[in-house]
Amino acid sequence: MTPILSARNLTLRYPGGTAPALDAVDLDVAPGESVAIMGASGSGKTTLLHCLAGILRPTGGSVTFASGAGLVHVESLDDDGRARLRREELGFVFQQGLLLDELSALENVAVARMLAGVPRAQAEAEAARWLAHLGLAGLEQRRLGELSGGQAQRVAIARAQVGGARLLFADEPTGALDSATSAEVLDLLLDAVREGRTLVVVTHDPDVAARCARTVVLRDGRVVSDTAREHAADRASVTGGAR
Ligand SMILES: Nc1ncnc2c1ncn2[C@@H]1O[C@H](COP(=O)(O)OP(=O)(O)OP(=O)(O)O)[C@@H](O)[C@H]1O
Repeated sequence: MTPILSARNLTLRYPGGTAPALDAVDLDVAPGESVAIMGASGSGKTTLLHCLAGILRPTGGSVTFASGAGLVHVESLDDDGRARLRREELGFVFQQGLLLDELSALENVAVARMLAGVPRAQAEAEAARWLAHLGLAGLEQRRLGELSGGQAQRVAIARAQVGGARLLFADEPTGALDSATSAEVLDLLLDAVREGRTLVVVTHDPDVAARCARTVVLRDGRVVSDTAREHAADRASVTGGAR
């Protein structure tokens, strides 16, 4: 099957850095896969995610994304092209940074559609549907700062999917949550995979990685292991329905 995402010889050297943060990484991600990226602090996990998602431009190598409209060579896009790709084709769930505390849950999700040119009324209707799908019906008008950490991550997951992104990137999505809430948030991300999306998740949490179909481990910017798990779908349902 054609990978949805393919990195070849991916290298990133930060200005002034002595060693490369990413060193000749090769990685293929199949459509519908859930891939956990693990490794010690400083091993290059976030740098890899940012290069795969077009947030950072690598200093060497290539990243190819199979969009609905054909193959996109992410590393050769300029800043505007990568911003458009992120806005229109990719979904992001980060621990913090993408959501605005002073906006309501509904506005935080709807704004992602409005940035893509969708009129406000339609954007809000789509946002409300996603918030309800993620168990937040009745909380649409709450400001983000008035939601719990787990509820805020549900808003982030709604925002990541509202535009129809087929590929989701998450960076420590459960890092600030207790273990029960982490399991619920992971359930929702794995629901997205069951619904046909692809997930690449950076995590320190072995429980998160254990429920993904595959774990890639980095050390000093290199892939040192890449392990597929059998029966990942069964594992995904272990705490399924806990929300
Ligand atoms: N903006 C930057 N400028 C210079 N060096 C950086 C920058 N960001 C990260 N690095 C360095 O690149 C290497 C990889 O960092 P990265 O954040 O990708 O690691 P990580 O595995 O995600 O770490 P953590 O688990 O602590 O978040 C580290 O040595 C880090 O110090």
